Amino acid sequence: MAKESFIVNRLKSVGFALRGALLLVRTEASIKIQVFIALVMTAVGFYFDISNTEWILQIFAIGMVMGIEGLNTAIEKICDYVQPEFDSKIGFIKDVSAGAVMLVSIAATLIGLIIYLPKMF
Ligand SMILES: Nc1ncnc2c1ncn2[C@@H]1O[C@H](COP(=O)(O)OP(=O)(O)OP(=O)(O)O)[C@@H](O)[C@H]1O
Repeated sequence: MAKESFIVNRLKSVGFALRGALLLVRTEASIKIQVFIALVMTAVGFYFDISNTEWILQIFAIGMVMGIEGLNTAIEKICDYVQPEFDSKIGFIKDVSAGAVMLVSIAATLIGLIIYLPKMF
């Protein structure tokens, strides 16, 4: 069988990744909340007419939180697949993974405060 071209393979990978992102948004409550916050913060960004640099920081913060949340979800699914029973090692892995989401969420919140607090007061 002829090998598919590099371009066709890359396009397929983009399709799989898009399907994964859609699955994430459709099935995970935490990502739904993050999408909602991202939309609100985008509206707030337009309202305060933030600078290009502030947009870059805001988009990066939103992307980091949602990206790490996606990885956290994937790790949780692997954990549940390999060990559906209670297991302290699985608990540790899930806690660390959730901790990673919390760390980027704190950073994103601080970025938001640094951008918007001076504009509000
Ligand atoms: N199999 C398990 N063994 C031990 N502890 C677990 C196990 N499953 C979950 N836990 C504990 O429960 C916590 C929550 O796990 P869970 O998989 O419900 O994640 P979650 O953050 O509530 O995700 P979601 O809301 O997306 O389902 C984990 O961080 C861990 O401390």
